[in-house]
Amino acid sequence: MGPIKTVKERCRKCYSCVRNCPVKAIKVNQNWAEVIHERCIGCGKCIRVCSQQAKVIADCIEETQRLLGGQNDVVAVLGCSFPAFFNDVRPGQLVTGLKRLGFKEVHEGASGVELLVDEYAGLLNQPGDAPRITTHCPTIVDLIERHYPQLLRNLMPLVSPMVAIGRFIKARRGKQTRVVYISSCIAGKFEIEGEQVAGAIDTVLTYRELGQMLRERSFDLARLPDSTFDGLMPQRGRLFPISGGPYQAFGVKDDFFNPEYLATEGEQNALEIIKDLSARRINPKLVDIRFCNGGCIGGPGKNNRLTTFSKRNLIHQYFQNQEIPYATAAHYQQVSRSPELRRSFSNKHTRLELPGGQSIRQILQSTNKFVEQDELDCGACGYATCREHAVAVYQGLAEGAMCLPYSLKRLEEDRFNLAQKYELAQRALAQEYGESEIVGKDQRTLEILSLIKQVGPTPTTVLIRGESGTGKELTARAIHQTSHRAEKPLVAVNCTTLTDSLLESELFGHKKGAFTGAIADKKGLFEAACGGTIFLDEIGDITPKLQAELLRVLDHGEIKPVGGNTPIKVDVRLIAATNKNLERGVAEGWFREDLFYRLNVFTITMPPLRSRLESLQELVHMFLDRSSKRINKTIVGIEDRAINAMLRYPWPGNIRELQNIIERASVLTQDNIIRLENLPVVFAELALNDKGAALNQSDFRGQREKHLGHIEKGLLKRYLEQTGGNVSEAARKAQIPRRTFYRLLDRHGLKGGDFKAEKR
Ligand SMILES: Nc1ncnc2c1ncn2[C@@H]1O[C@H](COP(=O)(O)OP(=O)(O)OP(=O)(O)O)[C@@H](O)[C@H]1O
Repeated sequence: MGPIKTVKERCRKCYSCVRNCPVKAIKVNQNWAEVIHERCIGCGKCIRVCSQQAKVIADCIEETQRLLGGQNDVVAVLGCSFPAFFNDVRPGQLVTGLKRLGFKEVHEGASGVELLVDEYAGLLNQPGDAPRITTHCPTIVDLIERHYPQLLRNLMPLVSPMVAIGRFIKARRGKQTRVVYISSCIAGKFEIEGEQVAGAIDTVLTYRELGQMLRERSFDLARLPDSTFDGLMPQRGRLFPISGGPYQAFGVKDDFFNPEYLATEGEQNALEIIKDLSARRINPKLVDIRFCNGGCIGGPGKNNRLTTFSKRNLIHQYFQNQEIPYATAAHYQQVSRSPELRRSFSNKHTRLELPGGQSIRQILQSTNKFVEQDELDCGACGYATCREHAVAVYQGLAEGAMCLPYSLKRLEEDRFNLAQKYELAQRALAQEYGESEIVGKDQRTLEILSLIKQVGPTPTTVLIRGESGTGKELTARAIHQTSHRAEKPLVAVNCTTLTDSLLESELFGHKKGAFTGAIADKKGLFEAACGGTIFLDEIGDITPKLQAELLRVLDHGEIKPVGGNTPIKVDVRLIAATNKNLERGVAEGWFREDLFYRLNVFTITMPPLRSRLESLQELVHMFLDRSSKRINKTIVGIEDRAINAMLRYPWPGNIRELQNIIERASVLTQDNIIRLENLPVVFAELALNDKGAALNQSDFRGQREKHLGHIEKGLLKRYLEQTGGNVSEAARKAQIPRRTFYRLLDRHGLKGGDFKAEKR
């Protein structure tokens, strides 16, 4: 695990980190951009450029506190750049703060620099023609180990000052001593994990983390007295963090005009010089490279209040300060062998497979780039060119969707498709309900129209009851249209089409994290219908939990999203419908009595079609008109024989069944007239029984009563015979609800089991 982590929830996929990472160590997957540890050099640039603070440094405060609470002494080492960051307190006050946190001793990292002076001199005096590269900047070491392994032989085989002082302290105090290094460098967190230097430093804190620890303990450093440093007092090592400082500290005589000794800092300079060295364009004797601007005073684990130049000034002032309190502990004053300061470096380069021309072409084409002019090289994806992006896609580091022009085009297309689908859905809805006012001149229909007119403009909750297909939803829409809410949405929900939990979240919305998959807050349909009407069809089928929630809406006008605690006020009129016997539900306990009474304020009962056959002809003609439009065929009329047969049919599926039969017949007719033969076969049977007698209005009721039961029973038997007694299948074939089918079987004393052997 690397020192830079991604807070996934914060990443907004702006690709700023991809764009800015100097070694392309960021991988974008579907939801966030993550750091690839094996490629990362710990420069911290992604942290700096992330506006969402989604990239963070691994927090070592907890580990430090664990060490401080343990059995062993813990020693703090302040990185050489500390005077530039704790400039508003005296060094002795900072030492006191650290000791109050529990550190046994406090050292200056600059003394670690001085431990290396002889080693540098020794190496530089050795003959050799390859340029030597200093190895105190862990980012540079990582850069070479991971990305420029051809320069491994140029790295000076020495540990960094941080490792040197860690080893020195442990050599003098014993291995059990714990050492915490505190600096502006986050790459140090990486460095101490390396096999070659393991154990020298136990954890690395940034100045920012130290500041946080001091704040948590409410230590005001400026009010603390001074304490003394405990380690060896450094001299020129204190100049190490600034530009040119290492040469000063190591006693290397550099000269601005001497091309043999180069020193440089900052990302761009560092990368340029590394490239020059790799290509052997330059051949100096010694190169000091540090990745951060201005050297170690530019590290990412710092605050940004001061400029590089003012920090540089602070380092100089500190170097000249004669009053830094020191009381070097006795165990550091004895002369003894210095710790091992040599190390080697290894090749950590991971070669990513390069795609062939064909693969690159395919990837480019998958993001709409077919000819060279399509490659805009706009850089919005984070890669300088479209080809570089394609290579990254091939290597699994990037996604095609990162291409901005491509994604915009796709969004535009999706938007267009959705708009088209929306229009089609609107048209379908208009065909189903929009154009259709309630048709029928029979007494029952007229009564319903009058009820709609009365209740429409009021805020009253309405319960619409009736068999399936009798026009309950149509009535609900008519109520909404005659209400003051007509300009606001009418949201229709069929309570049986969703699972209980889904229905709850659909109706009331949910909070992020309420259940698996709830990745964001979602508003429910009650909120979507705000100011308008919600029509809950099949309300007799909802669970007791939902019944309780509905009661809250009716009683208090508020909803509670799933996973939320705060109720939300909603202004919605409720219209509910059911074909269930809710009174029986109350008696049997599956429907709440209180909800029943709250719903049953104003009830409209839709009559079945068989009890308003006077309006059948009118309905038939309305549906013929509608079918003509829908299937784009001119239907000019319908045979009397067909109408007569329809008048003898019991219409278990009511007006919806009539609508479907007319549409089917309109499709089947060859000569634009609906004939008896275009209707389902049962109508032909009914016509046979009719003996051709023309019906007149006066004997209509008598004839119907006489034949109805007989025909209904015959029909039920027929469906049961066809399905071998399978009631569900028979109901499906008859296109009527299973419950209605059972009721009809009961009425005629029929049972599915009696027809078991007769399936054809
Ligand atoms: N009186 C009517 N005039 C014109 N069309 C009607 C009438 N009654 C019903 N319809 C049409 O019949 C079809 C079914 O009506 P609707 O969906 O309103 O019935 P429903 O009782 O809500 O059915 P379900 O209980 O199965 O949901 C719709 O296309 C509707 O437009």
